[in-house]
Amino acid sequence: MNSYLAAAIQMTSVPDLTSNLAQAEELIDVAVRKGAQLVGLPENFSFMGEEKEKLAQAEVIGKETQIFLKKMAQRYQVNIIGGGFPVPSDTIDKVYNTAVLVDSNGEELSCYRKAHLFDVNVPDGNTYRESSTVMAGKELPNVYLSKQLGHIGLSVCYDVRFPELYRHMSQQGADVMFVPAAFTAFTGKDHWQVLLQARAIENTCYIIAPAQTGVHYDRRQTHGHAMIIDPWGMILDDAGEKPGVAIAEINPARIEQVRRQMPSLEHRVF
Ligand SMILES: O=C(O)CNC(=O)[C@H](CS)NC(=O)CCC(=O)C(=O)O
Repeated sequence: MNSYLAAAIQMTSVPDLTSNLAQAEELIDVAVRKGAQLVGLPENFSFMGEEKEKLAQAEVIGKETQIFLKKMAQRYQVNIIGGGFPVPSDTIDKVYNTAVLVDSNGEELSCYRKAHLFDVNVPDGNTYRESSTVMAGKELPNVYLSKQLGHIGLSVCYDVRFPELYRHMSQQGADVMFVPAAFTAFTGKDHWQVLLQARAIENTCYIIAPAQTGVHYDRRQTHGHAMIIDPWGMILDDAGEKPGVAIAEINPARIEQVRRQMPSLEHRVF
């Protein structure tokens, strides 16, 4: 594993595939110009809208998003993690909320289906029933071993509240874990950063968290603060509240140093 720059993209996606893909390409371009070799896009980067509208367009969104990710990876010669985005399942009227990792040849290296679905009545009055249109993935995420980038694990948004998923990835050797998200503004202000730092600290690994930000449609507002956190829990970069890019160095020497200073992974009892 080499030292390299990674980017967490922050977007305000809307219910319009074409304009979202254009916004995503602009930000990939920015990240690559800054030197990023691994770029993460947030949950719902290609479409953020009513569940029913997403479902109606799922086939097109799923297909076009996968084509887009491969094309961008090749065009910008960069590794990209994109998602979640809807991919039709065998069950009628249900999709998988899917995240994929593609390399600079446009090859899909790894794929994960969001396992924990956001069925929550948020105290701000918004009701979320992700399971009404999404099938929960039933498999733990695989960790992909890249000689250049290290062991990379994928998760999606609400998954971040379930530490057992990240412990599993840690046991598979994960050095870098992705949490692409569309966190609500209401929960995000109190929970987002704390949860991400906890996952980084307890697994002594990097966390890369691309995010949605701003107002998308109706009353849906997201928290922003795409960030990259190091294995000690330090925030290396934070994209704030506007669309943009958080960028930071992923350094294997830092992982080794922190694991030497705080060998908690070796002290697990259960
Ligand atoms: O809002 C939208 O339209 C899009 N959002 C999403 O697709 C997903 C599933 S509904 N959001 C989350 O998982 C939020 C989690 C979260 O905010 C928390 O855990 O607090």
